[in-house]
Amino acid sequence: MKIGIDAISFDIPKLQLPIKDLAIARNIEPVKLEKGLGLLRMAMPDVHQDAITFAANAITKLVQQENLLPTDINRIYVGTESGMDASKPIASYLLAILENFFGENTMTHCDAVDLTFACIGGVDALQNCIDFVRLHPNQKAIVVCTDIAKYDLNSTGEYTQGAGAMAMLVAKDPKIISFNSKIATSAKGVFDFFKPHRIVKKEALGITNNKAWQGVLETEIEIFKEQPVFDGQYSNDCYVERTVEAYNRFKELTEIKATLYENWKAIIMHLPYSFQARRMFPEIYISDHPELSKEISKSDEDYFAKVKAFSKSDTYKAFIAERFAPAEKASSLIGNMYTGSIFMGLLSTLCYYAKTETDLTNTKLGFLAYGSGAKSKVFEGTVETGWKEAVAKTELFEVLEATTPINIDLYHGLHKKEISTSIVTPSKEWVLDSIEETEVNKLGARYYKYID
Ligand SMILES: CC(=O)SCCNC(=O)CCNC(=O)[C@H](O)C(C)(C)COP(=O)(O)OP(=O)(O)OC[C@H]1O[C@@H](n2cnc3c(N)ncnc32)[C@H](O)[C@@H]1OP(=O)(O)O
Repeated sequence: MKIGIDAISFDIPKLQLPIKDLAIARNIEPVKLEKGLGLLRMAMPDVHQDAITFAANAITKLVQQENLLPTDINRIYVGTESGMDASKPIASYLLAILENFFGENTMTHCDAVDLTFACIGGVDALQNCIDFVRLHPNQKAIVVCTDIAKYDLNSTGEYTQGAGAMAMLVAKDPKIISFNSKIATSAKGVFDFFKPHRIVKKEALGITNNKAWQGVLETEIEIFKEQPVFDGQYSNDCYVERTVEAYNRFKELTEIKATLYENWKAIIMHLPYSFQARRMFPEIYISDHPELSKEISKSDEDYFAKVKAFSKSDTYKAFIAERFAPAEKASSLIGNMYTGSIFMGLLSTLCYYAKTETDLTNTKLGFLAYGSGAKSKVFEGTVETGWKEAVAKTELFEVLEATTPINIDLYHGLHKKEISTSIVTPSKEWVLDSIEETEVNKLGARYYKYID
């Protein structure tokens, strides 16, 4: 029995900052970001948007697009690292969103939960849902990946920001792609990128005399910042270490002695920015070619210089154009979606081949997922017969072209949350309506509404 992704949808911000404008404002050569990292635009959430609205819009589009009934949805598993609450998962908000759509008490049968492991939480959710459908072939599950990738102003992460959500229907006999049960994992507890909770004094936040916080009795408050603590170059080292190990384990698992990736029409990796995969893959490429590994050996003193030189070779450039470029297209126009990035890479690849009239049916795609902290999972999928019609429904490249550019001042205002009116008037989408003010804490329940 085949199991996999039967339908897919996404939601991204309507606003974007041209990366050139950010580069100029930060005194960085635009060509470094455009040609070095592959960045062109950075998706920017509007005032009324958060990780829940992106998830709500992606799942609503999926339900409408596939004419799903409540009984078609037995699980909603969310991969996210942008949870709004340490107790109530985003999945719980989505149950309410779907009840609003289908009617009261229509979703009480549905299991729902969030999974968090930085950017790989969505792959963990997918793996769980595939196993669920394997056990219950007549049931379906929805995987949602939603995040806002926000970094501190002036940090090296700033130009890799982005946001958005993916929603995928997991079912038997899938139209888009099927997966077998072989998954290789490599995991190690490290601090390359994380979002610690902090205990801070009220005075330190400057809110002692702020009316809205009068009811907060404690002098110390636990907060967490949306922006991570991270070490960029170290996070790249962790990315390479984990993906190389998981890739080699996948080779052992599948007992493939030759070059594994040659079985894959495209390689879909986690893309925190467009060129991450092409920059991180050379070590795998070299280790997978015995003749190259003899020339470029890990024991060489100048190993990294040799790897870098190889990454600029014509052989490697041709390999990039064939296996990575289709997935990079959407990433360069959105930026990092954290958990959604790998699945946006999949959608970008499929939409690119649909546009170029290439038939991918029965071809294999390789997946190298990564989440900081750190974990990699490697697996492969087979493209199914209905893929072209299924991905055409998303109108990915048309949606990407219809975004609204903002200027650097507006970007600063949105980043610092100094703007209170939406830049683009919401239409046919879920928006954040209000945040309840409770007696003891300003931050109470969050309420959402659909704007028709
Ligand atoms: C969150 C995760 O997924 S963990 C894995 C990734 N980590 C992150 O995303 C954390 C947040 N991001 C960051 O910290 C940073 O943006 C990083 C680490 C991704 C990039 O760091 P930077 O110091 O800005 O860039 P770095 O020096 O590594 O690379 C710049 C690239 O531009 C190239 N470049 C620089 N100037 C130019 C130029 N004028 N013309 C063309 N290319 C240029 C460089 O050669 C280099 O590419 P190469 O290594 O392929 O040759």
